[in-house]
Amino acid sequence: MKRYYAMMADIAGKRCIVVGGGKVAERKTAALLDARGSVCVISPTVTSQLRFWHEQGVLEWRQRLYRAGDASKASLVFAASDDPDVNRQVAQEAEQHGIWANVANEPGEGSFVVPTGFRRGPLHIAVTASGASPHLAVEVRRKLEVTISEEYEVLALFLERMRNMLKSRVNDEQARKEFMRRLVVEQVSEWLAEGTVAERTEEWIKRMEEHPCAPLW
Ligand SMILES: C[C@@]1(CC(=O)O)C2=NC(=C\c3[nH]c(c(CCC(=O)O)c3CC(=O)O)Cc3[nH]c(c(CC(=O)O)c3CCC(=O)O)/C=C3\N/C(=C\2)[C@@H](CCC(=O)O)[C@]3(C)CC(=O)O)/[C@H]1CCC(=O)O
Ligand SMILES: NC(=O)c1ccc[n+]([C@@H]2O[C@H](COP(=O)([O-])OP(=O)(O)OC[C@H]3O[C@@H](n4cnc5c(N)ncnc54)[C@H](O)[C@@H]3O)[C@@H](O)[C@H]2O)c1
Repeated sequence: MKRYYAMMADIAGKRCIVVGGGKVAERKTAALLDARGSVCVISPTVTSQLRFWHEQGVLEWRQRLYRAGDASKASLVFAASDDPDVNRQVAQEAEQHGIWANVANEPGEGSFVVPTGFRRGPLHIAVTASGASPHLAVEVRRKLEVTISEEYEVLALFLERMRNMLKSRVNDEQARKEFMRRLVVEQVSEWLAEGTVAERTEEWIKRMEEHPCAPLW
C-alpha cells in the first residue's frame, strides 16, 4: 500500500489531460473544472455531459485515440480509458516527463489518487482510503457530511472575517491566537450545539464593527 502525501492544489488555469471519455473521465473532469483547471479530453467517444461542455467551449476535446506525446505537456494527467495497456502507457509517459498521473483502473501505476470529499465554503473535507477501498472512503465521506453540517460554511467565513479584523486591530500575536482559539473551542462549539450559528456570528460581527475598541471578550 502506498503512503500518500495529502495536499490541496491550486490548479486554476493549469493544463489537465484526461485520456478516456467515459463516466470516470467525466467525474474527474467535473472536479477539475470546478477547481478552474484547463481540461483537454482525448478520446474517440465521450459522454453527453463531456460533449456538452465541449460544445459550450468549457473544455477541449480531441476526438481520437491516445497517441504517444499526448501526456508529455501538462500539469496533471488522468488515464481513464477502459484499456489497461493504454492507461499504463499514459502513466509511463507522464512519469518520464515528471508529470503527476492518476490511473483509474490500477492506482499503483500512477503517482496520485483522487479523494472523495465535500465543501463547506472554504472548509474542504477530503477523504481517502489510499486506494484500498473507494467504497469505504465514500462511506466515511457520507458520515462526515452529516456531522459537518451546512452551518460550517457560515462559521468558516465568520472566522476568516474575525481573523482579518483582529489582524488590523490587535498587534499582539499571542493575544490574537488566544482569542481565536477561545472563539473556536468555547463559543463556536456552543453555537453549534444550540443551533444558533447564524444569529451569533452576525451579532459578533456587528459588535466588532460598531465597537472596534471594546474589550474582545
Ligand atoms: C473518490 C472517488 C473520486 C473520483 O474518482 O473522482 C474515487 N472513486 C470514486 C467512485 C467510484 N469508484 C469505483 C466506483 C464503481 C463502484 C461500483 O461499481 O460499485 C465508483 C462509483 C462510480 O464510478 O459511480 C470503483 C473503483 N475505483 C477505483 C477502481 C480501480 C481499483 O481500485 O483497482 C475501481 C474499480 C474496482 C472496484 O469496484 O473496486 C480506483 C480509485 N477510485 C478512487 C477515487 C481512487 C482512490 C479512492 C480512495 O481509496 O480513497 C482510486 C484508487 C484511483 C482514482 O481514481 O484516483 C469517487 C467517489 C466520488 C464520490 O461519490 O464521492
Ligand atoms: N477510479 C475510479 O473511480 C473508477 C471507477 C469505476 C471504474 N474504474 C475503471 O476506470 C476505467 C474507465 O471506466 P469508465 O466506466 O469510464 O469506462 P467507459 O467504458 O465508460 O469509458 C471508456 C472510455 O475510454 C475511451 N478509450 C478507449 N480506448 C482509448 C484510447 N486508446 N485512447 C483514448 N480513449 C480511449 C473510450 O472511447 C471511452 O470513452 C475502467 O478501467 C474501469 O474499470 C475506475
